[in-house]
Amino acid sequence: MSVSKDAQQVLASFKDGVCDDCAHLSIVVLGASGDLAKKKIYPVLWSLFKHDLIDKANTMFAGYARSKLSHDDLVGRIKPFLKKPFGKDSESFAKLSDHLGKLFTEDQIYRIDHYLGKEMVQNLILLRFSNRILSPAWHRDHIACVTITMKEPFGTKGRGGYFDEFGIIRDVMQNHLLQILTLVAMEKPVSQASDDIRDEKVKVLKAIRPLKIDDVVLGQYVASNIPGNEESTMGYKDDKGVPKDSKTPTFATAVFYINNERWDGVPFIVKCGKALNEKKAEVRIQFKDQPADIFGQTVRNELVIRVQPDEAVYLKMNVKSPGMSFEMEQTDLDLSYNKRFEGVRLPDAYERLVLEVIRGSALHFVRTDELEEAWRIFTPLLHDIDAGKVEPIPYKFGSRGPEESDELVKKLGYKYTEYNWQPKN
Ligand SMILES: NC(=O)C1=CN([C@@H]2O[C@H](COP(=O)(O)OP(=O)(O)OC[C@H]3O[C@@H](n4cnc5c(N)ncnc54)[C@H](OP(=O)(O)O)[C@@H]3O)[C@@H](O)[C@H]2O)C=CC1
Ligand SMILES: O=C1O[C@H](COP(=O)(O)O)[C@@H](O)[C@H](O)[C@H]1O
Repeated sequence: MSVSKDAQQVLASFKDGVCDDCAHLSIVVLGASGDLAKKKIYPVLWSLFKHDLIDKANTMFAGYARSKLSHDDLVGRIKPFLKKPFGKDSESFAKLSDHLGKLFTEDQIYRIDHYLGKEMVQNLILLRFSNRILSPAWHRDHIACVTITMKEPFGTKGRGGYFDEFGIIRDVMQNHLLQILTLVAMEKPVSQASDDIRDEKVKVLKAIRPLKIDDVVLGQYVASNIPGNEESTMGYKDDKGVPKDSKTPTFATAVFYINNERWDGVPFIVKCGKALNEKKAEVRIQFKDQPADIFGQTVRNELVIRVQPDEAVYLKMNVKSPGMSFEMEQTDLDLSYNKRFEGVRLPDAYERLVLEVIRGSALHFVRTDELEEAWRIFTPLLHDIDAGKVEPIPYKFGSRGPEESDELVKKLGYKYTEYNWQPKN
């Protein structure tokens, strides 16, 4: 993994004494799975050493459980860089949080949600609050629904044992997707300061009531047979380590309502799943129907913020079909990053986050009260799921998930219009 020029500049500035505590920098990776630490975090740190950008002698990697450091050694010297899981529900989170609270102050702790390190997730704040054209439209008066989706085309890949304890909601919805939701929904912060922004995110969470079984569609993938995809011949329960009677969801669609003046009545639909038809993460803002439509075939505008793959912002629009006709056609204003910012390297999420810890910027890290609220919203539902009260609906490996999810989304008012357009090179 190479270090970006930006990163080198940031780090070079430390060497010039901009960062007072750089000489005593210690990053402790807590709770990260061996694999994640090895594949994502350590290579980033290692590349910084290799370029002589941080001092190995003063930087320490340790698993918290394995750490032999005394309290005094820990406090003041360390920026704990914590990876989820941050508990499994409100109660276990509170225990973990109390324990950490005895060792570190809030501003020392950097809780990673790696989605906050992604280009287009970081872009949400700028996009929303620096474009006058969006501000008035970003409101229940104009928006019919918001959809936040994360899909993966692979299953648990033999990690079923771990996954079965958590399920898709704890794996990605309670953290990554809820974080995106708060950024889409929050009010304009009074400044760019980390705590001003995080205060606004917490307010959004406080305005969401706990989820109930009726707010979700849960699914679990079963085997199919996609040519060339060996994993697709295995259903979730065929993964070793997954009990044969497991009811753990590998797919979930949930609807959230934010009880405030801006969003009252607007469904925020959050969908995620493993073993689906594609890899994709996106935010989709669907606007209301054009009032007093005179064309009869006007389709809804949709603003899509594509987080991955192929970062893009595009706005689905109606235009006159070019030529003599006066027919309407669906098209899009397309800001695809690989075209507009050709050749620009977008750093890996972990690379950004490691640098932000070094820089001491907490903006893209998760605060305790955000997590408290997130667990409050999910805990009753998760307890029902853990107690086996919800039977997940089977869906085929490689499909778009259970049909019941589309039915719920339709019922909530999302209007799907088929749209296919591929640029010609
Ligand atoms: N940079 C880019 O990516 C750009 C892409 N485009 C073009 O946009 C087109 C994609 O259109 P777009 O509207 O964004 O995405 P899709 O039409 O793929 O999906 C739109 C939404 O409808 C849902 N959906 C898909 N199929 C169905 C179905 N059968 N029934 C009910 N709901 C469904 C999707 O859910 P789910 O996500 O769960 O599948 C998603 O929420 C492509 O032709 C692409 O070339 C245009 C400009 C830029
Ligand atoms: O946190 C997690 O995220 C990954 C997906 O991350 P991405 O950056 O590749 O989108 C997911 O596969 C994993 O199950 C989950 O724990």
